[in-house]
Amino acid sequence: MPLSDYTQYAGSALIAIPTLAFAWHALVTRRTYADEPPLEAGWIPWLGAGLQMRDLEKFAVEGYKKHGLTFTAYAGGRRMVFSEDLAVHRSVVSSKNFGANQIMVEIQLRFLGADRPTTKQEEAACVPVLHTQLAGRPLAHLRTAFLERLIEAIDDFKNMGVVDLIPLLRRTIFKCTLRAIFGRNFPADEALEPFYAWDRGLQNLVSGKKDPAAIKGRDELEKLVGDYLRDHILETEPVIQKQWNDLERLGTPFTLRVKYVALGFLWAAAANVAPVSSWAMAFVYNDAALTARLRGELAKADKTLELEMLYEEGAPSTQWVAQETIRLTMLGSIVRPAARTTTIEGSYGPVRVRKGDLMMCTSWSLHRRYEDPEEFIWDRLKPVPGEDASQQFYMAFGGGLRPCVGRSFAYTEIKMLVLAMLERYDVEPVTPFPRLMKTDRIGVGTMEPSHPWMVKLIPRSSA
Ligand code: HEM
Repeated sequence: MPLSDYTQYAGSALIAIPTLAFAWHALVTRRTYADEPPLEAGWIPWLGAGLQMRDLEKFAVEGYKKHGLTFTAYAGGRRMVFSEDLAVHRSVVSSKNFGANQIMVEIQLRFLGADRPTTKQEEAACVPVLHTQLAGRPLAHLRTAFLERLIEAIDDFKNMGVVDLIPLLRRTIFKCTLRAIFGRNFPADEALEPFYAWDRGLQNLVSGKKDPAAIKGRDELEKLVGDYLRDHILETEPVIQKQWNDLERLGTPFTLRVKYVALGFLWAAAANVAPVSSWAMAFVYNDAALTARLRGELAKADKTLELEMLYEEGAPSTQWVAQETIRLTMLGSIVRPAARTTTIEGSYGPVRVRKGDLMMCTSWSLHRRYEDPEEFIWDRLKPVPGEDASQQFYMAFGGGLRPCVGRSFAYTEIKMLVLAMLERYDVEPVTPFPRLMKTDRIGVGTMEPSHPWMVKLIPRSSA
């Protein structure tokens, strides 16, 4: 065939391929059904809205403004359904058509670095144990152990003088939480830096990107936790011991036991509650009227209560402070793939979702549907008698089939920190109160302070 014919064919192909790609894109990926959420498909075939999604927060916020509470985005061959509708979030976490287990498998493989996901038997030895032993109520001994360690730790603040309050409390809660769960001798000081390095890389690891610093942190932490558990398993919470022993009986190798039982729980237990409680404390100290109110409630509380019950129930307003802090500072999302094409109930009627769609339930933006969302209003979530609106956009702990098992322990920890500190210290601010800054990991984690909040810690004479 003469060369000119080849050039002619190549020229036609150059025109035909993009034309077909655009036709396919227009007919298949951009096609929607009446009850499906509006589609943001972009104009570039396959890539779709991928480029806009590099700034996920901006993309989601603009998408909600343009399309309403729920919309679909097409990017890189995948459809994602973004929603800030509480009704959709509830339906997704409660329906077996959305794979919570599939997400856990991704987390085990990529974030925990396991070389295989748990088998069905291993899953049965772990998840129901967590849910029956920890969900819905803080175990009395866990609460006692935590408070004991907390009081020891904050007693050490007496001679510190001027401190950067938020990170100081964050480290304190991290250590006390882990020493309550894994035992008094857990090397929490050494765990801190590797944990932060690993946690900072969460999003990279889960999305399959390279993050050598996060992997190094995780490896160090895994070694530390593994070495500790070899000799101290009997000092850990019964929920850890039971899973550990059951997996050992099933023949699960040591390294996988460390990952499935200890590392996953360690992250879930410490990653959110430590920063959230330190923000709660900072908000309270920054508001003289609120500080006085909580101290007043404690002063009127029943003095015959044991200390942990006093902190749990003695100042009821701390519950709303805790919830409002979580609403304002948490940046998490619930992510679930749809296992089949299904229709769920949204606030404004049925929402049809296709098999394979990735549900992106953006809790961080749902929590911003209140008025003045960036303000800390301590009693915003306190139910008003006769109205049912206060909690209408609040869903911080997931729900349905696999909710957070540490929910009530998390509230307990926040209350204990706030009240134990209020009883023992006043603060004198040295620098202005920081603004809350979203991190570049939106979808996971918590807000960061814009600058250190330096305060002088002044021990109270009554403590
Ligand atoms: C402010 C603090 C906390 C927040 C906002 C939070 C939030 C959540 C959310 C949203 C989930 C569900 C994730 C999903 O469905 O994809 C979850 C799961 C979980 N949380 Fe929490 N959590 C907190 C504290 C804790 C604490 C203190 C513990 C342990 C003592 C804990 C242990 C867990 C565990 C083990 C799971 C996984 C449950 C399962 O596998 O079924 N969390 N958490």
